[in-house]
Amino acid sequence: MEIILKTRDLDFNDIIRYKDLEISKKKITFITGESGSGKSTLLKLINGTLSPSKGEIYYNGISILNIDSIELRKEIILVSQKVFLFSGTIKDNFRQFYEYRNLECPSDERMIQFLEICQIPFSLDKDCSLMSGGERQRIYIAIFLSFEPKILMLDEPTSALDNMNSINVIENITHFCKHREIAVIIISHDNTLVERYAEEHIVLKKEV
Ligand SMILES: Nc1ncnc2c1ncn2[C@@H]1O[C@H](COP(=O)(O)OP(=O)(O)OP(=O)(O)O)[C@@H](O)[C@H]1O
Repeated sequence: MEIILKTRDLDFNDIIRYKDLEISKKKITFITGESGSGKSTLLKLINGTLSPSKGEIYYNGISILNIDSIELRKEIILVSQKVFLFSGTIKDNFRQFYEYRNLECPSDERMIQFLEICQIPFSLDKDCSLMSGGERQRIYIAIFLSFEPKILMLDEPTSALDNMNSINVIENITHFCKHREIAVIIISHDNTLVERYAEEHIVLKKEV
């Protein structure tokens, strides 16, 4: 089993102490655990948006302290629980997120491909501000998925979706990522999704 990411002695602000974790390359890993056990914080530590007070995280065997944070966040993408979209159309949003990363906006066909993976049947000219929470959540995921990182981390990606939508979206995303050898880490409270799609399952407990 190839390991893409591992943590050692990780501790955040003396509030959360993590057991040592290992994430496999090319696998779908689900993280569950009671509220406040540090799931969201873990993902932020992994992509360097938060710093641990103790311990280290290794990405492909290299401590993330030795990796430029912008480079790290290109390879390890966190799709936060809170959806942030700019005002404007779907296409405007792709454009903005790509511009922010100094990348050329993808072709219409490519944008549509990712919208389809996330079960969004709308035209690229549709205004995001008029959409439902679940639709906005799927557009947000589609944009980040289209960056094709090495590790895609999704924090509660189906929180605004009904059961059927959740299954379809996760089915498509995991299928796409397996095909592209993208490791996926998903925080979810949905047992059906965990049972169906988890190849690895990490349960966090309050350790302090
Ligand atoms: N930046 C921060 N500074 C201080 N404490 C924080 C910070 N971020 C989170 N915490 C605390 O760390 C603990 C874990 O929070 P976290 O959001 O990671 O839990 P979670 O398992 O994702 O919970 P939930 O399932 O409710 O979303 C909480 O007690 C929270 O108050």
